[in-house]
Amino acid sequence: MAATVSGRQAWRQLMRSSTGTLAPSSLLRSTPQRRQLPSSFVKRPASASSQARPLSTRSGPSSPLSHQNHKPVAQQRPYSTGLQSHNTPPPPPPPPPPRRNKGNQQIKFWPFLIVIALGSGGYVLLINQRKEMSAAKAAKANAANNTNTTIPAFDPTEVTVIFVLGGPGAGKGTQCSRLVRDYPLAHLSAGDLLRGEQDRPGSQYGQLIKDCIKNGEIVPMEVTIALLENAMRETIAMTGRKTFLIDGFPRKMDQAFKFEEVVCPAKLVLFYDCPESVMEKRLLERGKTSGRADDNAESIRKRFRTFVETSMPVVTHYEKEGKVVKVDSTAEVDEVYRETQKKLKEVLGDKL
Ligand SMILES: Nc1ncnc2c1ncn2[C@@H]1O[C@H](COP(=O)(O)OP(=O)(O)OP(=O)(O)O)[C@@H](O)[C@H]1O
Ligand SMILES: O=c1ccn([C@@H]2O[C@H](COP(=O)(O)O)[C@@H](O)[C@H]2O)c(=O)[nH]1
Repeated sequence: MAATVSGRQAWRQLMRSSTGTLAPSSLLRSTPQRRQLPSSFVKRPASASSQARPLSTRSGPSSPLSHQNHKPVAQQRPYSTGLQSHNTPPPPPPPPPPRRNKGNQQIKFWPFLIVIALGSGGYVLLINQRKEMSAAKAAKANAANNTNTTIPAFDPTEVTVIFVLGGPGAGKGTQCSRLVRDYPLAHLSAGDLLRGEQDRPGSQYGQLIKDCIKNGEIVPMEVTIALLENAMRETIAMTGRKTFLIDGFPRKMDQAFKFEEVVCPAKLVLFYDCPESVMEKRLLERGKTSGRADDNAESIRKRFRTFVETSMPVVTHYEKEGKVVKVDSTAEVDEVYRETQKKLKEVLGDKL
């Protein structure tokens, strides 16, 4: 109850303040909108407007904008009527209380405050809403970028990758050995890395790799790509060499795309072209001493099929990109090597 009473008192005080009774006149004068109020009095009848007009237009001592004249009209009326003589006829009924004076001040003052408050609140809400929308948009864009864009492990401006492709027995390993002998290159054979992983004690991929190699099939790319990336890191750390000949990889399109996405984009593809009959003869000869499980007639046949069906499309893909350096590897080793050097120099120049 006390709270209600004091609340009412506060409300009354606030209302009186809004009519100018309690409010400092300087505060009231400083409100420019208040000076615009006269326009609302124009429609009043003459009797009322004679009182009303000065209220709105005057700013001198009698103006309601001055706190002296902000007394409620109800207090002014008895003072003026008290001067009347007892003999004079009863005064005409008092004019309707100039509620307009108070009313104007109440109606004109509060609406502005409310409008300003609502307007400011709405503006703040709108700004916050826009900020939230922009933040949501930015987050969405970031999320999209993060899912679609993978930064490769190696910067292609610092690390150069040359894929070396060709059928089984085309002479890839032989030519790579010569190149690393003569140039500051690093040679990584995907087949050698897989065989190393296959033989590593405790490898969970050992049996899988063994089966794939025997049947001339492609080991799942995750395994091969991880082996290659690790080997690249180790090579850079141990030798400082940053130009890689990646031998026998990629053998499948998905490997190519994934490697370029997560490891490093390729600069070139060195492709050794050799007839199957020549390659078969070389592999059977190698099989006499290599100990490789796939250097036998049956595995060789499977490997040829895989090469034609799965690996040649990779060569074709890079040919379309203009990245293939093709070398015929039918000739004897030295001649193929000379041709290799010549063609690589044409493309790489001093970078070889
Ligand atoms: N130009 C060549 N002339 C004759 N023999 C070659 C020639 N190049 C390589 N050889 C021999 O052919 C066999 C296969 O060569 P190499 O291992 O280099 O081929 P590869 O393409 O790496 O084969 P794979 O893909 O099976 O590993 C080897 O025994 C090698 O000595
Ligand atoms: O990226 C690759 C490379 C090789 N393999 C398997 O290894 C054998 C042998 O490869 P070579 O290059 O002839 O040494 C190959 O037949 C495939 O089974 C692979 O899966 N993925």
